[in-house]
Amino acid sequence: MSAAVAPSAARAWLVILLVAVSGYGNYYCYDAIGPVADLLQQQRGFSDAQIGLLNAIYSLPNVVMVLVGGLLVDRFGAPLMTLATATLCLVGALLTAFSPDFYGMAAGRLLFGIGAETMGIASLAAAADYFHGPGSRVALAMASLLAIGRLGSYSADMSPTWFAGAYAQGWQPPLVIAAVMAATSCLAAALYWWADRGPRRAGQLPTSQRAEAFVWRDLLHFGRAYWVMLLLCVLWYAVILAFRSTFSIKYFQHVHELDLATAGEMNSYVFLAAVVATPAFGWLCDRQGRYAPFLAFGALLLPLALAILALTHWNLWITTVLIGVSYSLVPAVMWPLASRLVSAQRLGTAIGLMWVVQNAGVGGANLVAGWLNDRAGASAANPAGYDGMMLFFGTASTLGLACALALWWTAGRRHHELRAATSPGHAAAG
Ligand SMILES: C[C@H](NC(=O)[C@@H](N)CCCCN)C(=O)O
Repeated sequence: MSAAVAPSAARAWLVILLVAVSGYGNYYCYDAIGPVADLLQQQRGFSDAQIGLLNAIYSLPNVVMVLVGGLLVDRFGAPLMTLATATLCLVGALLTAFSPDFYGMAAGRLLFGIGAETMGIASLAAAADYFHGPGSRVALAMASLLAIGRLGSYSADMSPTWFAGAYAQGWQPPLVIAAVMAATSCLAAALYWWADRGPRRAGQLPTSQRAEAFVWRDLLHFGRAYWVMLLLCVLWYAVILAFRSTFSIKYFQHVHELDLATAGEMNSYVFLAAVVATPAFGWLCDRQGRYAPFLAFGALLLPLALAILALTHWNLWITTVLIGVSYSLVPAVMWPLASRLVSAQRLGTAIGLMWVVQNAGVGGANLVAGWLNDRAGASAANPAGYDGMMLFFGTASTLGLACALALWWTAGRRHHELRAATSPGHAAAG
């Protein structure tokens, strides 16, 4: 990192605000399928496997594309890549909303996914550009981005309540609203690109040439802690995204007998909690200089919540709070930790690689869960048909917890993290 004079705090936070608004539209569109899942089944005859595929197809091409995206972010810089990918997301969202058949919708989700994932990497790289060095507020900056992203997810879940008129007209108007959100995201990305030009030209930010000397062998130097975190990333996100963003609303409707608006609201509180709690946890991590114990605690709450959901009839608020804390804590710790485990020049690639495997996991989890539900005939008339899906999610999240504990034990003890704080970029290398 060769930046001479850091950009002003006002400029840095303006950039975070613009990138966050751009992320809001991205997350809204991602979560726009869950609330229309039941309508797509009723009005268009889609199966659970097809619903799962609409989110899986977001993930599966990214098993390759997001690594390319990470390299492109390192090569061309976060602002240009944010703008380019936001435009691709808009095209994908329009195709999803206006396609006459399943294949067109799936193509739209595919384009949207290719854009959205690389845009996510560019957002984290933007925060790392403007907040770096010992004592920086990188965790708070990244957590603030995530918080506004969660607000987008929350809005999508609340959309059946907020836009009841649109939902009353069927599956399409809600997806048109999602496309409008994608257009807003594009506008914010253009403003970010513009706001970044001054500091970048003045040499206050890392330059895009920094990644030119990339060699694949470098991946081997990421260190054991990075690889364990990668495993945790795939397992934890596979469960949280396939469950919360695809099947949970339907699950609440069919197993817990909630109507669509109430089920969407119940799901949305997880995201709402994350809006406030993610920056709070980010701030706490910056302050304490501790990461791994928080990560392990967050990872524990997910299998616990799934077990309570599947095995008891306890109030849904309990599991909503548990998943809400997990959903706030794990990302608030994981991404700043990633930016400390690898050098700044490799951050796009390091996150890209994590998201390659994560996307394989999320795509696979969506397909497996949809298949398990279809096979068992899961429906409102047969709520027990969801048992296989819950067992699958419970097992994967427990394995995620094991990874978090391994990370804590091998590289996340107090003396490791104190050492990491004084040599960022080389933390816990083994
Ligand atoms: C920052 C992190 N994002 C991811 O892990 C993405 N690969 C997948 C996001 C899917 C929803 N847009 C996060 O959101 O915690």
